[in-house]
Amino acid sequence: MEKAAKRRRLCDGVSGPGEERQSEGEASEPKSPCGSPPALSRVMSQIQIGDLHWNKIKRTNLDLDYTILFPKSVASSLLEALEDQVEYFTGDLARVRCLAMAQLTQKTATYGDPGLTYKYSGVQTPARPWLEPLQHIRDVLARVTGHDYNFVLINRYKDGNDKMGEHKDDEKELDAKVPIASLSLGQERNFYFKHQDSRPPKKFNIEKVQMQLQHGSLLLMNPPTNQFWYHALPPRKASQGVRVNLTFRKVVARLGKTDNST
Ligand SMILES: O=C(O)CCC(=O)C(=O)O
Ligand SMILES: [Fe+2]
Repeated sequence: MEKAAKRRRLCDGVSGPGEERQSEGEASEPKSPCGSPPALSRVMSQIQIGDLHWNKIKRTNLDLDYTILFPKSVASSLLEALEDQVEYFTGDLARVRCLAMAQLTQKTATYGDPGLTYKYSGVQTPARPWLEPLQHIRDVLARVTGHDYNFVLINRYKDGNDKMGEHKDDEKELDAKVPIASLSLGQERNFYFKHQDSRPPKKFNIEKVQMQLQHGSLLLMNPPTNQFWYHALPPRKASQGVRVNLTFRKVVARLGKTDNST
């Protein structure tokens, strides 16, 4: 697609209910979201961590924190940069991943520190070297969470037909003490958590936790959430815009030393 047209579509696709909520209390919104954006590094270093409004969501063994991390213009600039720069898996690796997770329809990419690899839905995934926009986000997340993330999994949902099935991110390679930090850009989508005991064979009736993941939002999945609760992004045919989700993770195993038994 021609770049200007792509840019227009990306910016169009993120208006709606999220926009109103996002603009509340955000005085320092940089101008001209789709014109010539201010340098991302400068804008992102100006994000005031202390001004963020957090929603805490707690249930038995579920602990989430949700906020709008980036104002709309910054989130749109990030989405645009990532649409230009991220290289998604193609060929065999993409095919294996689809077979491994039948309910996975979106495109994926992984970036991180040199030599890192991560086994995700049965597939060993090598990390490409950090891209500049990803480094900026990683650095903001270090300020927000106090954790140094070394790996990011990127999922691109081209429209509301793309989805992700129920799963837990409880792989052995992950440092279980570090929350998974999930940044959403683009089309707002529904997301839910379901307790493992309320899946077949059902032991208990535990209510699902549902939320909307807005453009520029950050969701922290704190421990022990991923040991007990599945999460999923169901399809939404009416949601036609592109969505890019980045889950920042702390991987503890190095290339060649990962356990291949799972
Ligand atoms: O797209 C999302 O919001 C979820 C992605 C996710 O759960 C994952 O990458 O493990
Ligand atoms: Fe996940």
